[in-house]
Amino acid sequence: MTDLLTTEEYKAIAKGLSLPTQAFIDGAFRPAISGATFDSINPATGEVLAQIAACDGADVDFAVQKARDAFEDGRWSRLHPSERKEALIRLAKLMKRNARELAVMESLDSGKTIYDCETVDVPETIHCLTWHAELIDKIYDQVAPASDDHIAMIVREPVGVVGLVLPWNFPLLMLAWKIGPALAAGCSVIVKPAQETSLTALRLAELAMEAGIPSGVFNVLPGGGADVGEPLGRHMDVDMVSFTGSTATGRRFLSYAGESNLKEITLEMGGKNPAIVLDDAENLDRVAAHIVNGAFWNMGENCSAASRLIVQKGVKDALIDRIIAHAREWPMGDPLDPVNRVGALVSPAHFAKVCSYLEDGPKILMGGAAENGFVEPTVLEVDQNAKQAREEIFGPVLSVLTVDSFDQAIALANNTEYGLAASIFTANVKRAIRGARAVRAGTVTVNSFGEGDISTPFGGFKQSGFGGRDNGIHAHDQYTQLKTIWVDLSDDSDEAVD
Ligand SMILES: NC(=O)C1=CN([C@@H]2O[C@H](COP(=O)(O)OP(=O)(O)OC[C@H]3O[C@@H](n4cnc5c(N)ncnc54)[C@H](OP(=O)(O)O)[C@@H]3O)[C@@H](O)[C@H]2O)C=CC1
Ligand SMILES: CCCCCC/C=C/C(=O)O
Repeated sequence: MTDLLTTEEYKAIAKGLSLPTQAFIDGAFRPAISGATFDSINPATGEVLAQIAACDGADVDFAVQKARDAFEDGRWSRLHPSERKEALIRLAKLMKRNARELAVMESLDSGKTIYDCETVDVPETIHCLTWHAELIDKIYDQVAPASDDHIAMIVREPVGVVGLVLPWNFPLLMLAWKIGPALAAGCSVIVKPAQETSLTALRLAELAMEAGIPSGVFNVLPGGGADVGEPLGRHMDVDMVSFTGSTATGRRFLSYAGESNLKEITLEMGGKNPAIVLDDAENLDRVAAHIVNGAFWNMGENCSAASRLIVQKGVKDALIDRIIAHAREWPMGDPLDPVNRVGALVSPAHFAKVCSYLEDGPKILMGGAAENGFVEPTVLEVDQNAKQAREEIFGPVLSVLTVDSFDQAIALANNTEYGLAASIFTANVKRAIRGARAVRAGTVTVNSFGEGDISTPFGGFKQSGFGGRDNGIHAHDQYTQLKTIWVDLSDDSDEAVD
């Protein structure tokens, strides 16, 4: 466990930070070709932190050309996997050495609490990079069954030049989920961070250079979605895009690919994740603690947040009492104060979006206060047709729906366009397994919420996901393609002559 500092000590670190402001292309920081910049703002204070290069299509063309050169000459893609492993492990070690600075930068840029940045975002990013690095020289190619006259090898090759389009909710961690397997596989990457949170990706690219990852292999282009994301999605020389963000933007990437070079697309998108609590659930206090953590951790700015509580009516009142008691233990305020568990939402626009779900008369069971970018953990009682029960709010808001039976709970859980995560709390093993199978979601947890690990695939069913999985050995499938190589072994003297 990291030793946390005092607020004053974090503020002193924040004051001394040297923030990256330029794009990172071909091993060097550069201004945008147009010279344009945008303001990077601390959402907790409104302070302008830095003016960052606002890249556009010209920068994308330049970066793709450099990434292509790097890929084709093999300076990274054709290294022995163990050499890529060593470089990625050096990067993870450099991150560890700079962990505190990265945690403070992440907190300032995103509004996330320093507690989470220190204990989850930074250490999990380091762990993720190390895990994929350690994996890469342990993956074997295959030989297919064939006659004695042939050998058929099935080999994995890196996909090539890859665009990684990132969200703002876990800037470092989502970067690691993608660069870990992509760089380990030998791809060259062009990272497009969300405009709200570009700082740590730029700093990581600098550390990657220091770790010996060759120029042109790890590029970062800050800028807007329409200016950088779309040109990447439409580029004829980008082989693949891996995207995390909203379903609406994910859908656009499928169009970009269809209208350009049919590049591969993987999409990790939104969720409206149900936590089902049945009448026979044991230890309601523990259940409540899981649900509070699932709903309010990271201010609910989490695609796998427990945003819908589907509770059987026999335990509803007792559970809600306990949820409210646990949620009161989540202090909200200055993200750089290590006692706080709830920080600021990422931007004024997102704050306004979350606040819009607190209006229009939902029954507020707890919370509901919202001011200057901060929204209190809130519990709403809603009808299944209410927008709070159907739409992804992406804030610290839990919508409660009451049901009479197991079957009704499962039907309601599946009554959504999303299918990312779900949980079911019950003491009955048969109902737990039947429920886990019946819910259409990429991850289902039983008697807990949000169990996840770098070793297990993460991704969604339905409109939550498309084309691949992050995490686990399965993530490498995204960034490699299979090639079959047939070799004729027949002895010339035996060859049939037609
Ligand atoms: N699954 C998840 O983890 C996430 C889900 N969301 C959901 O999406 C909602 C909206 O958040 P938002 O930030 O707008 O999410 P987006 O999906 O719009 O943003 C994700 C990434 O896509 C980029 N992007 C945006 N528009 C385009 C475009 N037209 N073409 C190419 N790339 C584009 C963004 O760039 P930029 O923002 O810099 O313009 C960002 O880098 C949230 O309220 C939440 O419900 C949001 C983030 C993460
Ligand atoms: C330490 C595990 C953090 C998991 C967060 C997953 C969120 C993904 C997303 O919002 O896209």
